[in-house]
Amino acid sequence: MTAAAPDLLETRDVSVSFGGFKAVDRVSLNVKEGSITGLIGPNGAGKSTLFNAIVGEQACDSGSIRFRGKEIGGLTPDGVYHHGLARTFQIPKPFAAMSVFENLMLAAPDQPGEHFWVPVVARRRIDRRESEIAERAREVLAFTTLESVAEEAAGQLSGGQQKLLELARVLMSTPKMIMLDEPAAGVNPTLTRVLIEKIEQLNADGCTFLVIEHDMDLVMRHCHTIVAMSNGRIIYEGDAAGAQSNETLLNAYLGATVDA
Ligand SMILES: Nc1ncnc2c1ncn2[C@@H]1O[C@H](COP(=O)(O)OP(=O)(O)OP(=O)(O)O)[C@@H](O)[C@H]1O
Repeated sequence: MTAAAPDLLETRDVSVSFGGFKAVDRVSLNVKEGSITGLIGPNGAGKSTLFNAIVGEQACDSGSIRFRGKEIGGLTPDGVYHHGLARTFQIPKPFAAMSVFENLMLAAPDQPGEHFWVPVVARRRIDRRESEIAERAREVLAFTTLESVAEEAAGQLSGGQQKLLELARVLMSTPKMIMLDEPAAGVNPTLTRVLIEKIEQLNADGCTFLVIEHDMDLVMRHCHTIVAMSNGRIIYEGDAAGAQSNETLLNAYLGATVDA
């Protein structure tokens, strides 16, 4: 990432409340194209709520959200996904009874036959699209090291493999930016290393990341920019060195319980 990289994602004064409680309070966040940006902060800071607001899963009270220069605030999660912005969940949500391979097939955009008006004569086009999706699924399985469990039920995978499957599912759509919600939580060190290696490979190929993570070692070593939230607000934005000596940030953590 170059210092002069443009902003890929920009939020301006985004607020989200639950009843009278402001979980996200006028947050203006910039994510540079090509960066791995870490979003940190104590439990309850508002990180996941901000994620949900960005991807259209949570309505905002006010504010604007721009992705690649276009307003995406108010779009449905599907609409946001189609713009090239994908997210994974803190707790993986695969179709547990389906195989890993089937989960990937289902995650592909432009599913053949999903439009009721496709005529029978279009069968060959549908078959072609299905083989393209299957080929992409095999590539993604190889990339995410999940080939050996392709036929296993997704619900039978270990926690770490399920996190890799989350990443694999979003890769079926070749997104421009991926938002990861606690990718390393509950993952053993070996699979965490695999996950980081994959994130860095994708980043080197041009994919931008915004990552919520409580593992400070991971954040400090692998994120180019760090944004910290506390009580719904951004309290720090800068590099790792600055974050480690920032008093407001240290106090926010001292006053809260952290999973790390
Ligand atoms: N659906 C909801 N209804 C009511 N309150 C909510 C809801 N979702 C989140 N909150 C509250 O909003 C605040 C921010 O929660 P959020 O999950 O965004 O924090 P977080 O920074 O992601 O925390 P963690 O690191 O523990 O995941 C918390 O006080 C939480 O209890």
